[in-house]
Amino acid sequence: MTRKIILIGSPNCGKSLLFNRLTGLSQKVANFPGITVEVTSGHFADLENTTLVDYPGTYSLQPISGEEQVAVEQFQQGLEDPEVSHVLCLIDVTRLEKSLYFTLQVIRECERRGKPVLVLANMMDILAGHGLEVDLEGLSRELSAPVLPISARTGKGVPELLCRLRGEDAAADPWPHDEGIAHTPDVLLRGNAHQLARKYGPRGDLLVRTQTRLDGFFLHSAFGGLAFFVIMYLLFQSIFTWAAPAMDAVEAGLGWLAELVVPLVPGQLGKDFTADALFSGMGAFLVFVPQIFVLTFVIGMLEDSGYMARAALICHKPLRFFGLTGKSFIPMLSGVACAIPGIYAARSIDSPRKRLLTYLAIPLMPCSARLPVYTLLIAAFIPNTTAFGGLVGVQGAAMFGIYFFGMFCALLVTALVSRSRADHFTDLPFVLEMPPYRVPAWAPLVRKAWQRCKHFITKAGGIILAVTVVVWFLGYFPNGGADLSASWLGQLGRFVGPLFEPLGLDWRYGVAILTSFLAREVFVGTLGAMFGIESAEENMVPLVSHIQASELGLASGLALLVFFAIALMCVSTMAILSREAGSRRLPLQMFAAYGVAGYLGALAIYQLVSFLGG
Ligand SMILES: Nc1nc2c(ncn2[C@@H]2O[C@H](COP(=O)(O)OP(=O)(O)OP(=O)(O)O)[C@@H](O)[C@H]2O)c(=O)[nH]1
Ligand SMILES: [Mg+2]
Repeated sequence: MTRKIILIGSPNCGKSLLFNRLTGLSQKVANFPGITVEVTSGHFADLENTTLVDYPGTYSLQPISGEEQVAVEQFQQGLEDPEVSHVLCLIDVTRLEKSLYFTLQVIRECERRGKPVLVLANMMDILAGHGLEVDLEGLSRELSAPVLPISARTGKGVPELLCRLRGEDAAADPWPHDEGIAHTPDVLLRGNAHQLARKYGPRGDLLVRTQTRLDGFFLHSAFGGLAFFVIMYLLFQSIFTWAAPAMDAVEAGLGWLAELVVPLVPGQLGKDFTADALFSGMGAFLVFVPQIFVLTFVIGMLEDSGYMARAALICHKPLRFFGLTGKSFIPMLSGVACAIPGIYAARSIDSPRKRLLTYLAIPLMPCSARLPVYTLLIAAFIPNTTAFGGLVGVQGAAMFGIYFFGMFCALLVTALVSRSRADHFTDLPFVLEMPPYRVPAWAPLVRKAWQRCKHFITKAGGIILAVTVVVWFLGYFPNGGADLSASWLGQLGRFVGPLFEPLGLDWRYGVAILTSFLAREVFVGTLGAMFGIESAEENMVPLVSHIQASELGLASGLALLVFFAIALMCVSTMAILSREAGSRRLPLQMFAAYGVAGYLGALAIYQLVSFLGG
């Protein structure tokens, strides 16, 4: 028979990290409350026929928000489920009082339903690091529940937990009971939590003092704002500086592999296909994987350190001006990695109006699918020079500029839309719990970044492969790759060409833009395949030099950048948006509006730069 174990606890106490450790899955973990938004199940890696169920964190069993309400109802239903054998209640020992109130409520509910509770005192590694202690035995006595010390981060205490769940721990007492708690009202439980935390919690205010000192700096009216800009600037600069050597290595590796593989392929057609469609098309896209890695890693680092929530706080006031809230910051910045997790993260915004405005903003945030396109265009059109002794790269600054432009457009849209309604400033109050500052855990960050890359390669890779093969096929026939403009692709290009001529772009770019409506990265793959066919004998040369050789002007390059910054070109984002917002019309309206705005914006910049002589 299968059995289920419930994992519950207040927000940000480490449930999902423990869940991942016990099941081997990879739920999102980050250092701010409200990350898990759906109940998730997974099989225990080391316990047979046992499922672990991870719940979204709630502050109490008396829900205050709609989301908490759903989580609490699901927990109550879980307690009714006969397959549920145990409830694991996780507490954060560094914030004992807050965790204990919730724990007492959970123990009360479990006592009423006859389910055994095991309290897990998490984050013991942090206490140990500061030389602090909690009296877990005393706590266990008072709670009438076993309390096990663990660290979801280091894995300490996990073997003992598994022993206990297997029923192998002979020394352990039978599950204790305290029937009295079943009738205790919440007010008394709150008082108890306070007393227990004082009596058994860690002595000294070391933890609080460090946190306050750090907040004194990061939330300071002047230094805090400055630090915010420096951190954000470094984030974008790092995408260029740190990823560059790895990108060169990928490019060199692919070139080497192509030279090795292509001669082995039989027949001229096979050789051309491998070199042009596979290596030029797919290779043009794979080169950008290191940047996705760096971006995800740096954002993960900011999330895990606790800085992200401070950034949300700093941004609350400015964001209010644009009709948003500080809570929109995290979904929007997640949107810099990918719009989809950003849209999910927007669930934590209580106000439906602000949530809708955040949905409007997220697809304009410069997501990592735009990164390959931006990198390619910037490398092709912006000189690779540096200033201040190599500290500031012009290309890095251009990347910062185009990222900033996307964010600016996002805010412009929300400002305009929010002002079109009379109740602009009236809404639910802004409440955000500040998570503690912590040193990030490097290994999970690397794993997360790697998973993002893998997801990126597999999700986009399939589409890109299909599109590049089709593009190659259309470009190669009927004349065997002799003349691209006379091919079927060339004929198709003449249809779409007139649409892109006002931007100074020839039909090849028109075709690449059309294919990129499936997913933006396809743009790079399509161009790679097309230039591959065009110069079959030397197609291993990076795409950038082909673009430079095609004599496209700076004005067209900038027009392309602007178009990609604004247009909504991602089928998956539209699907998720429709589901989360509960509206089919919204993504279609956004698609049309951002598509037209992108085109007009591109046209305007093309005219302007051409006029200025670019
Ligand atoms: N040092 C340390 N950090 C931990 C430990 N457990 C969790 N964390 C960190 O605490 C933060 C929150 O972890 P999550 O697993 O996302 O917390 P959660 O309870 O699932 O949070 P919600 O889903 O928002 O309710 C992350 O930054 C983790 O790396 C631990 O034992 N030690
Ligand atoms: Mg979680």
